[in-house]
Formats: sequence, C-alpha cells, structure tokens
Amino acid sequence: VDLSTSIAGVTLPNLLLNASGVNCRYENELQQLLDSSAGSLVTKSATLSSRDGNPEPRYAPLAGQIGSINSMGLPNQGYEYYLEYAKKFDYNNAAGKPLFISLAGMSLPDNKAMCEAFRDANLPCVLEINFSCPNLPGKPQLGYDMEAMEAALQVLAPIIGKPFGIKLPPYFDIAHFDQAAAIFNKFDNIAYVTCINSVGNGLAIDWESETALIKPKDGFGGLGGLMVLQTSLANVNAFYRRLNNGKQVIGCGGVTSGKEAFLHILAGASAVQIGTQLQEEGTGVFERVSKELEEIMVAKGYTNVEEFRGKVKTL
Ligand SMILES: C=Cc1c(C(=O)O)[nH]c(=O)[nH]c1=O
Repeated sequence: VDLSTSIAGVTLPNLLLNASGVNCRYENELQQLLDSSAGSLVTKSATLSSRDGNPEPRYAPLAGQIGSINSMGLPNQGYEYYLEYAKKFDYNNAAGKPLFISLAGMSLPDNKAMCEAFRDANLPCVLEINFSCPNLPGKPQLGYDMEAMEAALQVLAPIIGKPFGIKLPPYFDIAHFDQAAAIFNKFDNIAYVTCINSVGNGLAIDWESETALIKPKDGFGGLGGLMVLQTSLANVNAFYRRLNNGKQVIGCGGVTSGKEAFLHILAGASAVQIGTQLQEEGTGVFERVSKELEEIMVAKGYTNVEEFRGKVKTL
C-alpha cells in the first residue's frame, strides 16, 4: 500500500506529519519527528523574535479523550533558529522526508522580513504561513479578515516566489469558504492550504473545581482533537471543491486513528497532520495511524490514496 504524496513540489514518503505547534519547537523534538514514521515535519510557527508564550497551565486534554484546549501564546525560538535548522537540514536524507517551516509574524512587516530571509537563503523547505493563531491577546486572526489576508498575500506571495502553503482557521459560513477560496485562487504560488487550525476561543471548565482548565485569557483557548473532526472535514472538502490550478489541501483536526485519516483523504486531503493525538500519545502515533490506514485501504481494495482522495459520496 502506497501512502506517499506530493505537495508544493516535495514528496512525502508517508502522508502523515505533525500539526505545527506540537512536538516541534526545539531541534530535539524535530529529530524525534524525523526518527518517527511521519513522512515529514513542520516547525512551530515562528515570530521575528523568540517568545516565551502565555503563562501556564496553557494546554489541557479534555475529559473523555474528546480533544484539547490550548492558549500557548506562540512560544517559539524566533525565526532565525528555524532558518538555521533549515540551512543544516539534510534534504537528501535516506528517509526522503521534506521540511515545512511555519511562520506566524505578529505583523505584515514581520512576516515580510521572515519571508525575505527564507527567500534569500534559497532552501528546499516549504513555507507554511500561519494566518490563524487564536491565542494572541488583542490580536484578531488574519484568516478572519478577508481584506487584510488578501493584502498580506499580495505582499508575501511575490516575495516567497516559489510554492507555499497557508494555515487556515476553521470557517463556518459557506460565504466565507467562497470568499477565502476566491482570494487564494488569485495567487499561483499558493500550492496548498492546511485546514484547520484550532477552533478558536473555546472555554473548558472543570465541574468539580468550577475552574477553567487553562490560565491565559480567562480560560479561553483553541480547541483541537476528535471534537473538531467534522468541522475540519468540512473545511478540507470546501476548499478541495473550490481551489483550482492544482492547489491542494492538507487536512488537520481530529485525527486519532487510521479512520479519521481515511476520512480526511476522502474529503480531499493530500496529506494529514496530527496535533492533539501526537501531544497525548507521542510520536508512536504515526506508525499506529499509518498501519490502521493501510488496513482500511487493504480491506476496501485501495492500493494508493489517489483512488479515493476527494471521492466522498453525497446523497
Ligand atoms: C501560532 C500560534 C498558535 C497557537 C499558540 O501558540 O497559542 N495555538 C494554536 O492552536 N494555533 C496556533 O496557530
């Protein structure tokens, strides 16, 4: 069974990888991903300068393994750390694993400066621009401001020059799918969108202590895990149906087993990112989910994902 895929001009030997933010802030964590069965890796979204992030507790799993809540606050080593990592990354590694770099500038000038630095370094890594961090106090998500998102792309797309991706927030209105896709279709080098980032500003409360689970923002944080699966499948399929010129979708949200990975591919995903389940289970999740996905494919008579990608049936 063939689980390989190609995105933005790079080939992943296995279509599973981490969601940006999970197990990917430090080099040793990135090495763990390289050593795992994941087919690639994406770094923690980087800002111009390093950040400690929000006060803890800032991540919590939800009871009943239904998901997670986080308000990390963009803790990262600063973009130069990841640029150096990308400069010394072995792009010809025996495992054939490409590298994705996530950028989440606090402003357009910051994003511009970071994209210029990566452009000047002329590296084989693929940039994933994060328009959807929900946890910066006082900062609205760029992904929810269509005009600002288009204006940012008009600056960044030409600088990046080569194929790149965008990390999107979940949308919940058909008109927003239409508007966002129409914007992305204007930029030839947007190679893919990753749907979805966490569902922003949920509130998890412990009923015994009567207390919010996380400290930042009065307990408000991004929701992930199985509880966001149907929203993520909808976003994957909405953009799969709307994007043209070969633009692809990476699915993210609610993948705990081969079954959800299979559903993401049915919805149209070319690759599948795992966040909450990676955080809870560790990097062994990639081997387990790969095996489960292969078992499902064999049982259904599929030999490669092209045979069923995007082929969700409607009634
Ligand atoms: C980049 C910041 C993000 C964060 C964070 O660092 O708080 N959490 C998310 O669920 N998604 C993000 O995009």
